[in-house]
Amino acid sequence: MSPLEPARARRVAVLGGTRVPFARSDGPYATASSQEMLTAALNGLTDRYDLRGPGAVGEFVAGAVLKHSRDFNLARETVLGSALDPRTPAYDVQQACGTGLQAIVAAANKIALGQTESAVAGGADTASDAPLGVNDGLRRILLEARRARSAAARLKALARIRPGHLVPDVPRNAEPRTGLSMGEHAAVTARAWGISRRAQDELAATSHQRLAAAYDRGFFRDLVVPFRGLERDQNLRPDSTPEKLAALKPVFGLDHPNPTMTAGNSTPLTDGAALVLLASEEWAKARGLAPLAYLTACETAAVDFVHGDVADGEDGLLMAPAYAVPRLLERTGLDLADFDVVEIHEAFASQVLATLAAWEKRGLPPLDRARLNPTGSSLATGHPFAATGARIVATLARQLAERDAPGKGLISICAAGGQGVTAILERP
Ligand SMILES: CC(=O)SCCNC(=O)CCNC(=O)[C@H](O)C(C)(C)COP(=O)(O)OP(=O)(O)OC[C@H]1O[C@@H](n2cnc3c(N)ncnc32)[C@H](O)[C@@H]1OP(=O)(O)O
Repeated sequence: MSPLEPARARRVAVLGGTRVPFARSDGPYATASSQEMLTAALNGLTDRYDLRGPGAVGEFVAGAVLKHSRDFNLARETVLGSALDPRTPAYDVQQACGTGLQAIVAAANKIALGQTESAVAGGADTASDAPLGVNDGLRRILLEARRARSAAARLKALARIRPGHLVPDVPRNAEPRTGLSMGEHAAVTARAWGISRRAQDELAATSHQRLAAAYDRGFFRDLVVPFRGLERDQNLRPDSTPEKLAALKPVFGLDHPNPTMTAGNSTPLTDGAALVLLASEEWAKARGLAPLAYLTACETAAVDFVHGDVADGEDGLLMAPAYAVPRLLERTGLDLADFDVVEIHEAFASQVLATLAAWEKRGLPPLDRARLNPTGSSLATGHPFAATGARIVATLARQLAERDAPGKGLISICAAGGQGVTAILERP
């Protein structure tokens, strides 16, 4: 085939996944960097799937939302400190909370086009080890001092430093263009869609109960590698009930009557890392690895939450999947009812419920709740931003494989910046 001829897409197998247990920020992983957590996940995957040795993996694609300047190319630095062959090419991807899934899609597309045979993809994040920046005023003075051509000019620049310059630049969990936090944006959307407190608390309790049940039956045995003394997600509270959650005080949307969002029906700030192993069918067969599922389609969307009406539920910050999923279904000729499992990232319970309401408004059938996040999701596991995509892909692939029958799974992830990343996994 000439390089100018279009390549025929190959099927991309999801072979497995590994993550460290997720931890609440400023807890057990407070002194761990994203790179250390990503390395632990990568070494776990390398051991489990025997990925040592020259050229075992074609590419490593990963990312982090909160990144230190020393992690210029976090993925490559991680490879160099891991058990993987140091000659494995690696690069970073960043699409906020969609990072992990977008990294997986980028790697899968190369495999589909025959440009590589295998890849590891995912992400890591830590709010505990957040990259504090030098404040902008001080940064400008230091740059000027560095450029100075004489000692006198350097001293003159440095003499402008004032105590206020020592205040660090702390990354904010807020949209730069609106100044509102993710939670405040979600509270606006929750009001617009009339999402009740009770419905949010029920969804959150279900997430905890299902995650606990999945751990108890050994579902995560192959998916989680212990790290720093943790064997399960630290945020998990198996005894969560809507009644207990109803006692928590609201934390977002306090400027309106009857605020509904609490620490219990919102994800906590979380540290962790997750990865998946992807490959062509030929590569998997040659290594004797059975595909869990195939990544067969993906779709992204973005909403204009900046110029639109802030109180408009349609274009709320986290509502892009309400556009991406109908488009994905139209393009693939599938219906919501065709999916055995639907994995919606739970940034906030209200955002999941608003997404479901928006899908129905766009003519999709109501979702059978038994199929929604059957092994729990981010409200229970926690949400280390860039790690969530790989957690969900690995979890969904394992669920489809467990059924031991043909099946389909849908993934929907909302992201900061008004974006949504969605995908389909299938087991023929
Ligand atoms: C695209 C996206 O994904 S956007 C999403 C991005 N992520 C975010 O924006 C993170 C949002 N989360 C946050 O900012 C914070 O976690 C907050 C503001 C919600 C809560 O922060 P905190 O107040 O520090 O929460 P904290 O963990 O202390 O919990 C508050 C209380 O609720 C309790 N609680 C929390 N969850 C539960 C639960 N499931 N069951 C019972 N009690 C609970 C805690 O025990 C605590 O009780 P206490 O005050 O008696 O100790």
